[in-house]
Amino acid sequence: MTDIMISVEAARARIAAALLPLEAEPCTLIDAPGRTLADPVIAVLTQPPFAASAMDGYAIHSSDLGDTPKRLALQGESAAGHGFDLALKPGHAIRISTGAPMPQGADQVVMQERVVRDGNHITLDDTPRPNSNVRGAGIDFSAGDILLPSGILLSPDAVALAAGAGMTGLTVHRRPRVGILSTGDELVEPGQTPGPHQIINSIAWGLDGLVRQWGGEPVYLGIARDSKADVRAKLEAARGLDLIVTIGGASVGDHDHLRQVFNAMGGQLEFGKIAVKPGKPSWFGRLDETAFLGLPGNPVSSLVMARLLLQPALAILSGRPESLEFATVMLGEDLAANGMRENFVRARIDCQTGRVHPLGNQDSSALSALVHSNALIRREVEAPAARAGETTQILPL
Ligand SMILES: Nc1nc2c(c(=O)[nH]1)N[C@H]1C(S)=C(S)[C@@H](COP(=O)(O)OP(=O)(O)OC[C@H]3O[C@@H](n4cnc5c(N)ncnc54)[C@H](O)[C@@H]3O)O[C@H]1N2
Ligand code: MOO
Repeated sequence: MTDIMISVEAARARIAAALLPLEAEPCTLIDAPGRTLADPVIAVLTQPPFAASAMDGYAIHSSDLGDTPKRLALQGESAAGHGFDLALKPGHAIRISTGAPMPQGADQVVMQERVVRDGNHITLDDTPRPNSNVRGAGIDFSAGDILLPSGILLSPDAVALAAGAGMTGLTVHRRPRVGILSTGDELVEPGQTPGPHQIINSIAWGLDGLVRQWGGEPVYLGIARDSKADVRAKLEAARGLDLIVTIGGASVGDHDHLRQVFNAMGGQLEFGKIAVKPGKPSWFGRLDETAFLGLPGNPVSSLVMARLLLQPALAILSGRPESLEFATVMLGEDLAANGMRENFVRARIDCQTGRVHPLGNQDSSALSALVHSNALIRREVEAPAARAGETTQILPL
């Protein structure tokens, strides 16, 4: 195993095989968006609970309408939150507001814009359309319906649905606690002045945001300097996390100590390299209970590989199926044949034409180009040259 270069697909499969969903725990509605549901949501209530008006207007019986304008007497009002207790009388109308219960005996609501009102009478010119502007009871859902299956990422809309169905809290998977460790003597933190040969540790901040976006809880572990002792101290201090993501120190340089320390501490490597561009020196393994994902130091390599490996890993730990949603779009430009590594080309989809254009700057250190891109074009190993107008797979960003 280990230092043989494997495909992205095989890497994803090995990560999937090594991880299990974290345990379930209760959570309040306010904490629910972005969590993954562990138990399905079953409606306690029916929505709407009663037949209700969809418009502000007048509740009538459709048989009171015909070919000529009709004049009806006002019998009362059904306001939202109150309703009207009596049954509608023939030749009458009941003033009604949007969301108010339909009075007994009424089967249609006429919008107030189609009505002329004089005192306690209305004149209306509309055709009989039973159920027009009426929302039937339970048209959204009924008590007992399974509204949300387990394993879904809770969007704010889904939480609103659960709240409307009578839930006050939900059962979700625990958020994965994800350590983020930067490595390298060349790094200083934002706010510090870089020395003559130093740069700012930028990647950790991007990964922090991505971990949050994908439902994890980032734990920043700082910068390990280029010494085995410091790398070891940082890793020892981070025991007990669900996953540690390391940045840099993964390649073949004289100061890349991470993998050696990981091995010395008893880490089990699952794979050590991927046939991918950017991101070749990405690696994955396990040290006791903690999974390790090593991302390369080049910022674009790191943040692209986070999409391809960290996102699926967090999905599994959070209790969701591992999936990446590739789409198919038309190329806006010719592409050269691809080489031995699967290539994820930074690109922009033109919203006017719907076509995707590779960006000029494909350097794996160029964060500005990554930020300008809104998609990665996926080029398979040895893919032949492609012409503008042909379709290609993309991963939207
Ligand atoms: N002889 C070879 N050299 C390299 C190979 C190779 O196969 N043979 N692979 C190259 C590839 S591909 C990549 S990608 C890089 C990645 O190497 P590392 O993961 O070991 O990363 P470092 O050497 O530590 O750093 C690379 C680069 O990234 C900058 N960096 C590191 N950490 C951060 C951070 N937190 N924020 C911003 N920038 C960071 C670092 O200063 C370097 O410039 O290796 C190639 N070399
Ligand atoms: O694979 Mo490296 O990430 O090309 O720069």
